[in-house]
Amino acid sequence: MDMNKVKFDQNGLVPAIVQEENGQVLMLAYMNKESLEKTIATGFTCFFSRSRQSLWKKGETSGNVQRVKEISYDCDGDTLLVRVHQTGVACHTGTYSCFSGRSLTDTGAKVAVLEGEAAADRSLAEVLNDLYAVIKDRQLNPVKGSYTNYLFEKGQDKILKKIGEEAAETIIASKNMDKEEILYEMGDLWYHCLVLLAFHNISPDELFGELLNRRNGGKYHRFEDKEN
Ligand SMILES: N=c1c2ncn([C@@H]3O[C@H](COP(=O)(O)OP(=O)(O)OP(=O)(O)O)[C@@H](O)[C@H]3O)c2ncn1[C@@H]1O[C@H](COP(=O)(O)O)[C@@H](O)[C@H]1O
Repeated sequence: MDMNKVKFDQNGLVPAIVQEENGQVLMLAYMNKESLEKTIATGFTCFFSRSRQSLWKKGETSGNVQRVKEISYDCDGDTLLVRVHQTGVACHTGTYSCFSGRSLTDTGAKVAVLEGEAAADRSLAEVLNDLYAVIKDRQLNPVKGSYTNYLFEKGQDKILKKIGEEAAETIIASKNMDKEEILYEMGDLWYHCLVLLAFHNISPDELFGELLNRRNGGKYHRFEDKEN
């Protein structure tokens, strides 16, 4: 990375947006030249704390380190995007992302959306990763009255039972030729499958990797092999 491309402000700082590999934005912090150099040299994020006026290696005391995958600068060089793999949680309050559960627009002040626009604007991976992040957040920071927490408390057998039930309900919906019912029951099924992935600490990215690998000629039990 060419350091000359980065424009530090009058205080010698540049804002750094930290993003998990799956696309979720985790936090915003500031770097000076020294912390950026440290980040590049060690492969773990290091920031400059404006309140303490000192370098701050993320996760030094909590263990919630961020393994750096890529650092980019924006079109005018005054903002960094740091793509990482987060261990544990990113926020000091204990939430996975500093933006988790802090939606301004979930609480009455709805942003105008045209029908279907919200879904069309987001890829399948984004939607699944976002829901998975909520599920992991519940696992790490239990919330009273949360159904996800109810499932984790009951344990694996309950999660598996629900997957069986939701699969059966999807089958019935399909036999009924009822599109609305199919969408509803399959929504329940996919949600419970994500809870099962979280139970095993497997990320959706690993599942996508498995499917992608098969598309690219990787190993799986092929239909044509069974036929011959
Ligand atoms: N997508 C879902 C979702 N889909 C289905 N469900 C729950 O899954 C259950 C489906 O089971 P059933 O239809 O059989 O209903 P039930 O009879 O109440 O279930 P049981 O009594 O048999 O356990 C219901 O309790 C639903 O509320 C879900 N619960 C949560 N989510 C997502 O998870 C997020 C976090 O939810 P909480 O953990 O509850 O805060 C939510 O914002 C949603 O985005």
